[in-house]
Amino acid sequence: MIHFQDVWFDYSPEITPEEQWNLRKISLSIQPGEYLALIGKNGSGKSTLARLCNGLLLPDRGQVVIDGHSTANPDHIWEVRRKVGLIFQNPDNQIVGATVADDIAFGLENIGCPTAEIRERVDYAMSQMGLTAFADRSPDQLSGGQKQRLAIASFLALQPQVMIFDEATTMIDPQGRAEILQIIDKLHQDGKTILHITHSLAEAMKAERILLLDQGECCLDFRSADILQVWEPLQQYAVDFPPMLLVAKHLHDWGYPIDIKHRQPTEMVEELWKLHLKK
Ligand SMILES: Nc1ncnc2c1ncn2[C@@H]1O[C@H](COP(=O)(O)OP(=O)(O)OP(=O)(O)O)[C@@H](O)[C@H]1O
Repeated sequence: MIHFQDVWFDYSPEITPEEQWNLRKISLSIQPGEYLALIGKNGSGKSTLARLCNGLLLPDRGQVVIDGHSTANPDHIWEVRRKVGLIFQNPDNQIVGATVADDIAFGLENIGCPTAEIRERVDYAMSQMGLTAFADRSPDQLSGGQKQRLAIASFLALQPQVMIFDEATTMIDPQGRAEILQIIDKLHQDGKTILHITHSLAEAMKAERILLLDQGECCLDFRSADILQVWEPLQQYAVDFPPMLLVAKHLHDWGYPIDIKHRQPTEMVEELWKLHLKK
C-alpha cells in the first residue's frame, strides 16, 4: 500500500549537509489494512514522513509509492491524496464548512462527486463518527473531541484507503482521546490502513506494529506484541514507558508470561492470579 524506497528529504537540501537531512535512508512498506504507530522525539521527522505519504512533500531522493502510484508523478497526485487522508493535531485548521454537514460535503464537492452521492456519503460519515445529531450545527459549537471527529468524518467521506493521524489526540481531554482511539480501532477493523503518529507508547501499543524514528532515521520497526524483544534498544531513545507495561515487563522477568498488549490493571491482576494458581 505504502512503500518508501530509500527516501531522503530535507527542507533545505541545498545548504544542509547530507548527514543532517531531516529524513535519511527511509525504506519501509506498510501493507493494506495494517495498523502502524510512529513514535519518536520532537523533531525526529514523524510529521515530515506523514506529509511525504500523501505528496504534500516530495522526496529529494528515492521514491514514495502509494498503491502503485509514485507521489512524484504530477498526473497521480490527486489519486494519491484521495487514497491517503491526513488528520492533524488541531482540528480547527481543517474545518471549513458553516455546518457539520457542509464541512463534510466540502471535500466531496471539490472532487466533483454527484449531489445524491454527496448526501449519501455525508450521512454515512456522520453516522460512523456519531455526528448525525449535529448535522446542522456550526462546527464552532462543537467540543474539541467532536471537532476532531468532524475532521475524521470529512476524510472518511472521501473514502481514503489510508488514514494518517498526526498527533490527533494531543489537544483533547482523556475522554475525547479514548473516543478517538476507539474510532481508530474501528476504522482499522473496517479495513483501513492506519498510521498513528503519537508521543504516547501506551497509544502506540494499540497498533500491530511500531516504528521509531530518531534524528531522521528509522531506528526500530517491531510488532507491538514483541516489545520485550526490543526493550533494551527502546530504552536508549528515552521512550515514556506506561506504568502497566513496566509492571508487565517485571512480571515477565519473574516468570509470569502474561499478555503484554491492551493491558488494564484489572485484566492484569486476573491473568496473574490464574497463572499463580497454575504454578
Ligand atoms: N516547514 C519546515 N521548514 C523547515 N524545517 C522544518 C519544517 N517543518 C519541520 N522542519 C524541521 O524538520 C525536522 C523534523 O520535523 P517534524 O515536524 O517532521 O518532526 P516531528 O517528529 O513530527 O516533531 P514533533 O514531535 O515535534 O511534532 C525538525 O528539525 C524541524 O525543525
